[in-house]
Amino acid sequence: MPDTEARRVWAIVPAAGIGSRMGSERPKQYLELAGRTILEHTLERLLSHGSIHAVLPVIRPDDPFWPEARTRLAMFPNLLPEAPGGDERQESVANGVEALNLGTTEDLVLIHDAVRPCIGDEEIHSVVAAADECGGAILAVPVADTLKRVAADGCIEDTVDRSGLWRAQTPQVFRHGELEHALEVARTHPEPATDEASILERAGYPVRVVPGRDDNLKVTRPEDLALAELFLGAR
Ligand SMILES: Nc1ccn([C@@H]2O[C@H](COP(=O)(O)OP(=O)(O)OP(=O)(O)O)[C@@H](O)[C@H]2O)c(=O)n1
Ligand SMILES: C[C@](O)(CO)[C@H](O)COP(=O)(O)O
Repeated sequence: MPDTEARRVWAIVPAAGIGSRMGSERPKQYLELAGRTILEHTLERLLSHGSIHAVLPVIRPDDPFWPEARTRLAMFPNLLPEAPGGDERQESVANGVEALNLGTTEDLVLIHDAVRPCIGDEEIHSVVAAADECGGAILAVPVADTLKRVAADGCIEDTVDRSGLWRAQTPQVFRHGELEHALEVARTHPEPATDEASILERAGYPVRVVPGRDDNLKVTRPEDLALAELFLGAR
């Protein structure tokens, strides 16, 4: 068990997506909810959390919206200079880890989607504590619906046994050295990963799930906006 007093937790926020499924006039992380952009809500929750030492956003190069958002977060001394996003999420996260330049510390790296603004303080505490204990941990929610595999024509091919299936969320938290090694291994993998846990899994590192909440939703499609605004107001 590492000395949790000595190790630090560094957050990386991948925010370099284009939001194609949202179909909005600007990338969805810059859509406003309750008077602020989704990205600002998310960054402020991490920047003001007692367990997190500093936060590094990963931003698309030449993103025209980021300078204004960064100005509005200028009161946070632990907001680090942004790293450049990549064409895939995995590349964006790898750029963030490289920009942290942590060397060979036992610190933890917490990765959280820019478009999950409703994350709660307690959930962050829980997933960090789990990563301290076993090296890697993610928030996840057990599947509650019946799952169908569906063909391209919309017809159901089969029903998937949902026992033991969980929906991964973020934050995802890992020991820096293990994450760095797993990302290196992942460079040679033909398919980009959709989350960091799968990169650690492929590299053989244990990752534990911590029960999360459905209101830690990822704002993906237009219908998610009203729900996210409701949840933001309720927390
Ligand atoms: N090349 C990419 C792709 C995604 N992301 C980030 O990863 C998070 C989750 O991705 P997703 O919800 O898929 O966002 P988008 O890729 O923007 O959405 P879409 O797939 O609909 O285009 C978001 O905060 C997004 O900004 C990123 O930093 N770099
Ligand atoms: C990381 C993630 O939020 C876990 O569910 C998800 O994999 C992100 O996927 P996306 O396609 O980048 O939204």
